Amino acid sequence: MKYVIGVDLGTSAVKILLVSEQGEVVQTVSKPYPLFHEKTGYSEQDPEDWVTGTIAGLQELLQNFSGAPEDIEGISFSGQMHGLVLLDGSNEVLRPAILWNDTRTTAECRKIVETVGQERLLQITKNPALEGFTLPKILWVKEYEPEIFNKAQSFVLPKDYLRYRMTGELHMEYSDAAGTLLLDISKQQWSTEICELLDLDPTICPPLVDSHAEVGTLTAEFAEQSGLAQTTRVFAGGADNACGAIGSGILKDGKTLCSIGTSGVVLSYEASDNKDFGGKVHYFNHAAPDAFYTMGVTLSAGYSLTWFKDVFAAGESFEELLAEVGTVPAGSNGLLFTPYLVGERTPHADAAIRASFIGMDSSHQRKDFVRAVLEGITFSLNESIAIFRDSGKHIDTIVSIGGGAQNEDWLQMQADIFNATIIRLKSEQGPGMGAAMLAAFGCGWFHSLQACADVFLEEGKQFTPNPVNVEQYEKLFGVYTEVYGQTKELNEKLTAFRK
Ligand SMILES: Nc1ncnc2c1ncn2[C@@H]1O[C@H](COP(=O)(O)OP(=O)(O)O)[C@@H](O)[C@H]1O
Ligand SMILES: O=C(CO)[C@@H](O)[C@H](O)COP(=O)(O)O
Repeated sequence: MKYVIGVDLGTSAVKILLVSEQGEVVQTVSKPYPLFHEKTGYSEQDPEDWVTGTIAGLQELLQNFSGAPEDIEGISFSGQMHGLVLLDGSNEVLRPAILWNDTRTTAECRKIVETVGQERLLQITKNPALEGFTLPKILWVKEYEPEIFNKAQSFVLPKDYLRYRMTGELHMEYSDAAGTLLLDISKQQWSTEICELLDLDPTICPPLVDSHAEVGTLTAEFAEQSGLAQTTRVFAGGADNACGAIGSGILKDGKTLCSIGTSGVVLSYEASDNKDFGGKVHYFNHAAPDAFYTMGVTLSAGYSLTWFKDVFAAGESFEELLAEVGTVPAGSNGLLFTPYLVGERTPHADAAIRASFIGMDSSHQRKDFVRAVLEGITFSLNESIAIFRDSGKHIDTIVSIGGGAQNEDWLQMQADIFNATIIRLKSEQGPGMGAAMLAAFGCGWFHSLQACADVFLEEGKQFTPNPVNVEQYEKLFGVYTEVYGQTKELNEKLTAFRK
């Protein structure tokens, strides 16, 4: 029997999947690592933690594997997007990675728009300048840490760094490069125009490859540390959302995905790059060949629930915290939550906005708060769905994945708020499965990713909208959409009091 490995380098942990030729998930291992928030708006990780976590995970996986390491034919990656890893001339890491949910770069985004021009930026990159993207982070380091920036010879994204440490080869693939704001999406090449306008040496951009491209084999050192065979074929991999889409079968027109991880996304397959969303949603290269996807992002989706659990239910599991959610009526007895804990992206690109609970009443209990948190996250994702529907997309079925898809009450809530049938996968493995599928396709086991999906993926339980809740949520969603405008100015005044 032959196997492939999918490594999902997430925000909270690295999750490793061992998958057989038949698509059976033989083993999963997860190793968490910390996230550092030194100041409000800052979010960093130590790239070394990704490497040590992955080695520890692979060691554990190999220890429990009954086959020979050589049976594992290929490995590929899914990675948290946009994070800046700056490297010197010897490819040593120059500073902690600045992550996708770090929002310190509002001034740099303004500079990009002023220098490149909003329209030209959209023409080249298909996306507006947002704090989470990589280019503003590069400009921030250039401005505030010039002694570090002057040593920088290249930059990569999180999973590219991990792959470099495994192979000794430095690359970036298109689906992740699309989230840097430096890629000419249509031409599939780095934009020297943007680099030159912003006074960046284009040679800091690494060589580009396809997601399923074979980029080498493991170094002797990494093979020894991890227990993998040195012959294991290494494939480039993709952005976590692109891989989440592959791992959920979002491989043709009309397919929509909702993923609730640390962030939350609503993602739709696009066969071409010529639609115009005016930058309202992200428009990126898919990790499937010659395809694209559009996507709205809620910065704190699962993170809002994790925050609530850590602060108000420390020591409890998610299952315990969510146990009574189904007993609270739709609308949480008049309690409304907006999930802007670290600012927001879609539809409000705003680093200063913060979360609110509106309508707290003395009758409210903890379970009302928990349901309100889930509803607020889902309302936020519904704002992205509304943008897609307004653009003419027909959305009646959505595949739901991520940590959030583990809870059936939340899946029903998604059906009721999105007014669409929600499909869960039989074995939901998220982006790690997409990474494993890229390795299986790269190894030549299948002639296409769709052929691989036909073998590897199976749809599971469906959740259909409850008309009474749909009506209730439609009204409440109208109230929810007002909260941003009503709290924007208040939050701006509060920024002076933040850490
Ligand atoms: N049993 C559960 N029920 C509902 N939500 C959960 C459960 N377990 C985890 N989550 C949510 O899923 C999120 C993590 O999802 P995951 O897809 O693993 O994220 P990431 O890839 O960003 O690390 C957590 O932030 C949490 O809110
Ligand atoms: O910034 C984005 C997408 O643009 C995020 O989706 C990150 O890619 C992180 O994803 P998770 O860790 O939440 O899966």
